Amino acid sequence: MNKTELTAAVNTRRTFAIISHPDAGKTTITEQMLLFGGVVRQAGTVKARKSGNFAKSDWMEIEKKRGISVTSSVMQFDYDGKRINILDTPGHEDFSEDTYRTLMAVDSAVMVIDSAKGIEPQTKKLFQICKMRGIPIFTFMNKLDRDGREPLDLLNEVEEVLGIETYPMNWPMGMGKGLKGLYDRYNHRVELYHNEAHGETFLPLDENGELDPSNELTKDSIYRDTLDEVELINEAGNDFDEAKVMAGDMTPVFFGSALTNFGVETFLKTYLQYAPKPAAHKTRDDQVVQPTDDEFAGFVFKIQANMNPNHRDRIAFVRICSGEFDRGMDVVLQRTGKKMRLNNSTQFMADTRETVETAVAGDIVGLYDTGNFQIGDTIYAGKNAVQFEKLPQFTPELFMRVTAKNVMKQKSFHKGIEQLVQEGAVQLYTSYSTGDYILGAVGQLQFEVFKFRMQNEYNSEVVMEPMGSKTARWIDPEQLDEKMSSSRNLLVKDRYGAPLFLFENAFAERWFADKYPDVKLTSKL
Ligand SMILES: Nc1nc2c(ncn2[C@@H]2O[C@H](COP(=O)(O)OP(=O)(O)OP(=O)(O)O)[C@@H](O)[C@H]2O)c(=O)[nH]1
Repeated sequence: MNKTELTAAVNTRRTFAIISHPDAGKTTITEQMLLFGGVVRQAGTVKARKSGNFAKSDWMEIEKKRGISVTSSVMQFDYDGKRINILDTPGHEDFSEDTYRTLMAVDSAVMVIDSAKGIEPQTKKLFQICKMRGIPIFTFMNKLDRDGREPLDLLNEVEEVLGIETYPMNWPMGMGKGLKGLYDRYNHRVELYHNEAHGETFLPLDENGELDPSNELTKDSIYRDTLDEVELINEAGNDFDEAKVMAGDMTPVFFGSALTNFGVETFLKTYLQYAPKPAAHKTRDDQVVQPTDDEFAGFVFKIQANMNPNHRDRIAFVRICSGEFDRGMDVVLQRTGKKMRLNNSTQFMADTRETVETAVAGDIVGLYDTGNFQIGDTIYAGKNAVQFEKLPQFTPELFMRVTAKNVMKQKSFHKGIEQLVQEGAVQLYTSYSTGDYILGAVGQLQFEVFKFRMQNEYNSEVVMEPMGSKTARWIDPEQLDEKMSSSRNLLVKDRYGAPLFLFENAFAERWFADKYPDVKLTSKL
């Protein structure tokens, strides 16, 4: 590819994640998008692979599930002249640091909310990571075909709980059984709801924002109510501010129903008009790598181990940040300075893994890995060394004390822990007073994967003792006095040696703050 071709290719890329609390409809909406892209032909394809109740403790079953969710963890398709990469952020027991790190590899996010439930805990957690990155966040208020909460109430909740301004792009005309359509402020039309046909009809609005008076709908009280509400939001609501949207300070909100495919295509089309192209990435020495720079560079944001139980393979997921990726190319792994040839690469499609030949900034490639990569690694081609900024560490919420079952096997136990921690599978803390190892994670699955891999890859059986959820707070070493530690605020150090307390609950935290008013504690996030 020459520069012009590279630029043209990069400009078509749109890479985003869909975030939501489980059951809000993420899979359903993703599937609709894949249908528009012609990647799947039938609704239910993605869902069918996801369904099935796997026993949480049974590794083989998790394995199967992971294998499945991985093939759908990056989905690429073409739509409206754009090449779209959707990155899955798993919910439920799959929730882990991987989920957060996936958000490091996207340029924008779609937040799906169940309009009957509003903001739920997982939406909030994922939103906060997007907010931290300052990426644009678009909102889809789903399940309009059911009776949900008042639209204004939902917008207020988004503003208050998440601290982001909202701009409704459309407004529901009724909901549940009374759903008539969407008043589309942005496209200046009404989108009629046809439940049975799963389709949509568009009616234009006149310059006063009204339908042709001959239309039956104008006689419906729902129509009049909608006009009143739209007038209210026109006058009292926020003005659309593209700069704020791009900075992640305002979220455009769309209403719709993923299940009946209502409002989804309008959403996708409009979203794609604003969704940003692949962004530039900063390096640790404050250089900026542009997506259209000639030399290839990318970073590893996720490592998926044991995808195939028959052979121990791992896949390193790489977000391409610049240049062109070609199968078989030589790159340098920045951390070790080692040269490697990228023969075994894979690109992710909706239902199959295909060997990738070329890819550009914004695309995600999977590299078969025999233990070379760590999360956060940079790979690059060309003469100039590149090292992208460090990926943030996420504050864990769940903790386990871990020991080797067989005291004679300390060596493999330590080796396994060291490597898995480096890889980013879990976080490790050491108790000040006893030297005990404590593992930290954001999701339960991380512990299960850890346990299995210790046994399987390092032949080390571990005993894990749950400590429940705790709040991790770091303390300035200068202010530290080991006497501050108690059973309710256990003093530990992280893998870099920095001291922190694990607080049992909010009460313990307040108690500490009262007792040591001059001590400043910080959460890493
Ligand atoms: N009534 C109604 N149901 C919906 C709609 N969208 C999704 N659902 C249903 O809500 C349930 C959850 O939808 P999913 O798409 O699986 O939700 P998800 O967020 O992917 O959930 P996880 O896969 O569990 O993370 C399913 O039973 C869907 O059929 C909608 O617009 N209206």
